Amino acid sequence: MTTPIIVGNWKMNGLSADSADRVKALLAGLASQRATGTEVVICPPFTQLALLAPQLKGSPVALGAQNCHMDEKGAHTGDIAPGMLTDLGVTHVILGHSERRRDHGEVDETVREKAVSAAKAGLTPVVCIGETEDQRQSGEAQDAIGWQIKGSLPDGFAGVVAYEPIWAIGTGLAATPDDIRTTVAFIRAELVRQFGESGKTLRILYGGSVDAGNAASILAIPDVAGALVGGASLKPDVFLSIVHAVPAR
Ligand SMILES: O=C(CO)COP(=O)(O)O
Repeated sequence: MTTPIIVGNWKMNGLSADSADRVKALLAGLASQRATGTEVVICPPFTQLALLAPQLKGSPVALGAQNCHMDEKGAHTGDIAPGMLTDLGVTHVILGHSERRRDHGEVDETVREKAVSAAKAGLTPVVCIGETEDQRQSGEAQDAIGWQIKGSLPDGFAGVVAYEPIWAIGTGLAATPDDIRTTVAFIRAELVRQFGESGKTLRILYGGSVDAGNAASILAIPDVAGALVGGASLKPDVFLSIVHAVPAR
């Protein structure tokens, strides 16, 4: 049985005042209308993790980070080690998001090393893959995704794979359910090719302009285990409606 998972990626949004209120509203909504069996994770910026950890402790919402370094400690100014995250009660970490690949030059090898270290520290890595608009237009989307899977996921990977077509991120233009179904089937086949039996059960999420209006049709796709939600995760009522759009399976 696959446990569905909805991950909210706050990106570079959240100050102490609004973050605590956002979490309060989320927890209140979940308490009154709990979606049974769905893992809910929020990934605020690093600066909010220590502040939100006590609020989330013992709640149905897990705490995730948006990145980590591959080393356990050392001379890496401005970076955060996986063990610093678990130290705060963080359980998940987004790795290889296209915005980090774009803004910080992260490549598949970097992502793979981070995934190894994160898992070693006890974190669940949520590794992002997805094609650019150009790759899509030139019919190279599957090739690009195939290379990312080979390059970004380490041997023995036991985390979550998030398919986020870059052209769908923050544009309000989610991929269609048909396109998602086709690409997720391709990702599944690649995972099985790479990992054998365990590739059959790795969870695959969709991300890219998921909102209250399209969540149900996306989450109804049989091999989509959940969603990685950006902008809509900043609005508790919308995020809750996405959590509640997870079908009972
Ligand atoms: O990048 C994303 C989540 O990681 C998706 O962002 P949006 O939901 O804002 O399109």
